[in-house]
Amino acid sequence: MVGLSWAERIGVPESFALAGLEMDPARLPGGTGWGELAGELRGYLDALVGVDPPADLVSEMAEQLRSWRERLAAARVPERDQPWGHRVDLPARGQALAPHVEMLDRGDDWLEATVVFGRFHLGGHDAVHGGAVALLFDEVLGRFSDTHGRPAARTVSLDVAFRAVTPPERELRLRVWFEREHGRKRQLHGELRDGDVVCAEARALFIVLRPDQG
Ligand SMILES: CCCCCCCCCC(=O)SCCNC(=O)CCNC(=O)[C@H](O)C(C)(C)COP(=O)(O)OP(=O)(O)OC[C@H]1O[C@@H](n2cnc3c(N)ncnc32)[C@H](O)[C@@H]1OP(=O)(O)O
Repeated sequence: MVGLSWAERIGVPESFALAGLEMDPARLPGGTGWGELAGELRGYLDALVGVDPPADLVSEMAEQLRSWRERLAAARVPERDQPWGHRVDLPARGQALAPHVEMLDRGDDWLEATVVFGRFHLGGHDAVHGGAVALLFDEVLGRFSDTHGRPAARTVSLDVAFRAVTPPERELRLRVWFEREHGRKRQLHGELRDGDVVCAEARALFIVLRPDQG
């Protein structure tokens, strides 16, 4: 991994790096505390899903969340200026929507990572929600599609086959790879495993954006 730029290390194209602000988090949207905040939000959602709290605690939480929502309204910015999803220096781009992914290794056209779905991503009966699995593939395949100097593309098709139950709160293995690139089209595949068990496979088609679509 030595020798890769920070954006390459975390699997995003340089073009998505916030121009001129690269490695100084204090100058990035959200500042130095954003990663901790996103992590706490992720942890909060996982904790909330797993409790049956007493009525007074529920009321207190609702009141505090309402208060935060009202305070945040005054700080609203256009999408391009928000740290959420744009902090490519942080795990999961500084957002809590997609599960936490840690890259293990990569080549020019393949990548291996670990992923842990939280309890927040549970669909039911101890299985991760199928939409959350599709979200994982779209996030990782989509970001990897744009690496190694490739121009930005968008998902036009994502087929996911659910082969076995995907368990939450376990370290799973993810492998993604390019299958084909031709013209504006990129076909990528992904496979999610729990040990030797294939939980899900994905095949996705990305279309490179024309300059007027960026
Ligand atoms: C900071 C880091 C950020 C990381 C982001 C994480 C990744 C997230 C990725 C996403 O989720 S992107 C959001 C979900 N996707 C969309 O919203 C895409 C919506 N669709 C579009 O915006 C347009 O379809 C698009 C701009 C991508 C392409 O429109 P065009 O009008 O330029 O393309 P066109 O329709 O001419 O299709 C180009 C080729 O693709 C083919 N094609 C298009 N859609 C297809 C499809 N669904 N299946 C198969 N082929 C398809 C089409 O037939 C054609 O083939 P040929 O060149 O051979 O004629």
